[in-house]
Formats: sequence, structure tokens, C-alpha cells
Amino acid sequence: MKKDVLQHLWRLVSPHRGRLLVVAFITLLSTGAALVEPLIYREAINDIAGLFVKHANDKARAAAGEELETSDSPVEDFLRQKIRSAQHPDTHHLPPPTKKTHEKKPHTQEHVAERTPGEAIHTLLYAVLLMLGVNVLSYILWLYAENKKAQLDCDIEQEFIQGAFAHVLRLPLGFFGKRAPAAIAKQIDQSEEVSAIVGAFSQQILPEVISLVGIMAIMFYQNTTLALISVSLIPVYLVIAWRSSQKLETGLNTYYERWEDVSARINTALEGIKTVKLSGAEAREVEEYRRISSGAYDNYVERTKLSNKFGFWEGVLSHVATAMVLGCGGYLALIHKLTPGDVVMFVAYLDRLYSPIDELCSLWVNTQQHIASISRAFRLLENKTGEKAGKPLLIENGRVEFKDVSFAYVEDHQVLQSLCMTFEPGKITAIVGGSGAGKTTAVDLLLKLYEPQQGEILIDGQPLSALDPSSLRSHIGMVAADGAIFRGTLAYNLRYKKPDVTDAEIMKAVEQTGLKNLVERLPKGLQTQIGQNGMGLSVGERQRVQIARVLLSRPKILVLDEATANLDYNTEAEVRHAIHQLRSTCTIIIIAHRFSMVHDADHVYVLGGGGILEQGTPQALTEAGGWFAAFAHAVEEEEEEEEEEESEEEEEEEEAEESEEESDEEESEEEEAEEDVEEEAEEEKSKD
Ligand SMILES: Nc1ncnc2c1ncn2[C@@H]1O[C@H](COP(=O)(O)OP(=O)(O)OP(=O)(O)O)[C@@H](O)[C@H]1O
Repeated sequence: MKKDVLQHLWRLVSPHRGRLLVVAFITLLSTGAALVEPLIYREAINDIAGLFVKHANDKARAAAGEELETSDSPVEDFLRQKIRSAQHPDTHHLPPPTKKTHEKKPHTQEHVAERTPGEAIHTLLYAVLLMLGVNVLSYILWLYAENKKAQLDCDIEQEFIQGAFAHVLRLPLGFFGKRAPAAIAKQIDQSEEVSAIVGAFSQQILPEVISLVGIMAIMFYQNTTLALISVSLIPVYLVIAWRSSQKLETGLNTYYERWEDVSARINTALEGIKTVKLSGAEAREVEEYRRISSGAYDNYVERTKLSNKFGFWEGVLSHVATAMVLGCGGYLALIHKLTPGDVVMFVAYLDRLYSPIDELCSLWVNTQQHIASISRAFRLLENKTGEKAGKPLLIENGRVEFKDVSFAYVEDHQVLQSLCMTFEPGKITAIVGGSGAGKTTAVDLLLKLYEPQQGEILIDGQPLSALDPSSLRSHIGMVAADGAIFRGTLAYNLRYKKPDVTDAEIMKAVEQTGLKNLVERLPKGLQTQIGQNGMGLSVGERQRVQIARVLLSRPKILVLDEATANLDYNTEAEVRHAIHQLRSTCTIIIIAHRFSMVHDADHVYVLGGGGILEQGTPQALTEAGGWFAAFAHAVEEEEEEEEEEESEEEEEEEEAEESEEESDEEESEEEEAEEDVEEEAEEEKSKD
């Protein structure tokens, strides 16, 4: 086990060491029964054996005409008489016992002392009561320790997962591009492993070691020869256990990685369920799952087989040891070197001796596995690339300045090169350019999602590198085409960036973004549950929810990255109107492929080749006849076509409605005429 993993483990449990020790101590007390029980067996069995010894001696004494012992107790005499007549029906003619009192001597290892039936019954009764008492007490203590441990488990587990989750959330965005979210989630969620490790520390290692030492001490104290025989196979046992742990430890990292891949695969398919269905890829996804999971299952079966193989040899050894103790113990009892109670006691201890060794060995193997799994989470914690805290942003106007900013995601592909841009407060600045020109990258740098390799970005003169990311982001509202809608109510989603906004504020933002109809249509209005990724909302509605969310946060800097790409022109006009209302209090940055979104901007930057191709007002750029002019021309034509299509559709709809109304009117006229005819006919009938 590596030193750093031990350090992590210690850091995990050390704040709770007091409670851990309490659980360990109570568990230790509860295992005390295991130490006491064989001693009770010995006393009970030796006293019962003493009964037979006494009976044999009594018979010999009677044959020799000696006086038989008796007691003052009538119960004792009755039992004695009962046993004698049950064992020897022909001895009823024996003379009644005289008043010679019995003297109770202790058993020694060489011989079993005589016991009267009363004494044997007495011991048996005490043994039964003592065993019951000890076991019930031990069970109560165990229960208490279990409950304490469950609470401790939850606390440590929660602390650990919470810490890992918080740490991962602070890692830079680049980290999340490398691994599937489900695999990261599995790496964070180490609940089973934490619980097992806490259990090992609190309930297993210490109590098992102490009971092992206690059992050995008692065995050696009772009989060195038999104790030596009992422990003679332990070294072989330990070698097997050590080899088993070595073999099972190898490849653990790959093993856990495979299971993470399995989770990631299922999750990815479920997240993209619509694409899976539309591509008819259900069977392929299942086959892919089968391929990935087969490797993980094969590995699991291999490990289980290996573990069972070693388990088999460990079991054989403990049975051989029991047989040896029984054989040698029986022989020693035969030659009067041990009492039968001693032999039974040793066999009972032997069972308890191998059980903690077995427990400790499998604990070692299991703990290795749990630690291998948990150290994957520790590795996440060791990732120190997390966002560093900094000074809070003291925002005044929200002026943004890019000063010679260069950035590359990977070597050999410079996305931005010495980029200089200024975004003035109270103005709308647009960034346009071809696909892959670096527009989104530029605003991601402004949001501190990535750090530029060169240059500096300033907000109201404060360099971004010195600012706290959370403070910075709290002043910037960003609407992106791929923004998330979370599972929860519509109100929860709207409040996500600013949880304390009032219902009235929400309703205002809802109106500004054209969401009013949606809210009225939904069964529970703002309290309607929205599915994962906005399931249940149209794409345009999802985008409007995000725009409303950002408007509610009243940002000083507003960034719209393709925010209206999925809106029709009427809704886009509504949103544009809402955005323009913020103009006086906000620095607005718009990235768009639609001319309608940028034609009334105050300034436009055209990005390309890592830098600025053109800049100026939309009018100046259109007249200059460069990239922007071509863009404006092409997009205008497209937009006009789309607008025409939309207006044609609207006209058609209106016409259809009108014709429906007309036909309705005609129908109602016909119905009225029919009703009149029917009425007239009835009137004529009644006259007749
Ligand atoms: N996480 C990433 N890792 C590596 N390369 C990336 C990453 N994100 C973007 N890129 C690359 O950086 C370049 C700029 O991407 P960016 O998204 O900023 O372009 P864009 O101008 O916003 O494009 P579009 O208009 O298509 O959205 C592209 O070549 C893209 O492939």
C-alpha cells in the first residue's frame, strides 16, 4: 500500500478517530464471548466426566464394601439414586449410602475429579446460564456497535463524497472533456468502499487482532504442546494468504476502470437516446455494452476463481489443524495428560483461532481492493489543477478588454493569436466569423473557463488572472446554444443562477422572453416538472428558458453565444427587444451566425485565422465589401427567404382559419334552417 494512500485514508478517518475507537472497543467487548465460551465448555464437560469417574469409583468402593458418599441434600440423593438405577438396574440391592460427605476437588490436567450428580447439574445449570448471559450481552453490545458504526459510516462517507464532488466541480473545464461524466461519477461515488474500510478499521482489525492474541495466550497457558500443534500450520496458512493477496492485487486498476467504462457506456447511450433511436443503433449499443462488460465480467470471474482457490487451501489447512488437535488431544486424554474438557476447549479455541486469521487475511485482500478503488477517488483529489480562488471582481461599468491574448487547446493548433478586442459598457458588440474561428473560445476565456497562455483579459481594469472565478461569473450572464436545462421545476431552472429572485421578477422575464404562453399552457405553470435536458420543452423553449435565467441574474456583462439560433424571427425579435432594454446597464457581447442579431450592433469584430479580420460598425463593414459584407448579403437573402416562408405560412394559416370560420357559419346556418323546418313540422302535427 502506497504511503500517500495511507495518508489519504488517515485524513479520511482521523477526524472521527474518537468515535472509531469507541466502536472498536464495544466490538471488542462483544467478541469477549468467543474467548469465554470454550472455558465454560471445559468446566461443564469435565464435571459431567467427573460424574462418570465417581460412578466408576463408587462401584469399586461398593465391591470393596466401603462406605458410599452421600450429601445432605434430598434432591442430590434422589438424583444419585435415579442415575444409579438407570445405569445399573441390578444394583438396587446395593446398600443405601451412609452419611459419608463428598469433598469437591478441582480437576487437574492429569485427571478428572469426582463429581456428584448435584455438582454436575449445578455446573451444567451455571454453564447454560453463563453462556446465555454472555451471548445475549455480546449480542446487545454488537448491535450497539453496529448502530454506532452505521452512523459513523454515513458521516465519513458523506464527508468524503461531498469533498470529492466539490473538488471535481472546481476542476477546469478541460478535465471534463477527457472522461465520460458517468465514469467520473463512479470514480467519485465510493460509498461501498468507504463503508468497508471504516468497518475494517473499527470492527475488524483491532478486535480480530486482540481476540487472536487472547486465544493464543489462553491456549499456551492451558497446554503448551497442544497449543504448539494448533499453531503449527499457521505459517503455511499465512504464506497462502499472502500469495493470494499478491495475485488479487494485480490488475485492480484496470478492473475498476473497466467497470467505470461500463457505467459510462450505459449513461452515454441514455443521454443520447434520441440519436440512438433515430440512428437505429439500439442493437449496436447493446452489443457495445456486451463487449465492454464482457471484459469486466471475465476479470471478475477470474478474480473470484483465484480467490476461491486460495480459500479452498486455507479451509483445508484449518480442517487439518482441527483434526490434528482432536487426534493429539484425544491421545493425551487417553494417557491422562489432558481432561476431555481440555480437548473440547482446544478444538473450540482452534475454530476461533483460525477464524480471526481468516478474517484478517480476507480483510487484507478485500481492503486492498477497496483501497485500490478508493485511491482512484483520491487521485481525483490529488488533481491540483482546480480553479484557484482570487480577488472578488469589483465591477463598475463592465468594460472588457482583451490584450494580446493567445490561446491553444492543444499544441500545434493556435486558436487565438495576439487577439485585441474591447467591449464597451452600454454597447452591443458582435463577434462573427467562420465556424471554428475561435468565437466561443474567446468568451470561454472571458468566463475563465480556460486560461490564456499569453496576454491578459481585463474587466474594468482588473486582470482576470487575479480574479476569483465564482465572483467573476456571478457578474457575467452567458447564454450558449448548449446550455443545460436541469431536471426540476421550470421555476427551479429559471432561478438556477440567482436563487433568490421573486415570482414577480420571474414572470417579467417570462414575458420578455416570450415564455408566457408556455407557462400558461403547462399544467402546473412554473411548478411543472421539466425532464433531464429539457425533455418536454421544444428546443426554442429551452433556449428561451436559458435567456430568461440569465436576464433574471441582472448581469453587468451579457454574453449571447448563438443564443437565438433556434428561435423563429418573431420570438427572436421579442428577445432582441428584451436585450436592448438591458443595453444601458450592461456590456453586451453577441456571437451569432444570423445577421438579424448583429445588424444593429454598435461594433463588430470579424474573427479568422486566430485574429481579427475586420472590425467596425455593421454599416461600415457592409460598405467595405469584405467578409462581413458577404456574410450580411448571404444571410440577408437566407433570412428574407425564411421570413417570406414564415409569412406565407402565416397567411395560409389565416386563410385556413377564415375558411374554417366560413364553413362553420354555413354549417350553423344549415343547422338553423333544419331546426326551423323541424319546428314547423311539429307545429303542423300539433294543429292536426
Ligand atoms: N475543448 C477543445 N479541445 C480542443 N480543441 C477545441 C476545443 N474546443 C474547441 N476546439 C477547437 O478550437 C477551435 C475554435 O473553436 P470555437 O468553438 O471557439 O469556434 P467558433 O468560432 O465558436 O465555432 P462555431 O461558430 O462553429 O461555434 C476549433 O478548431 C475547435 O475545433
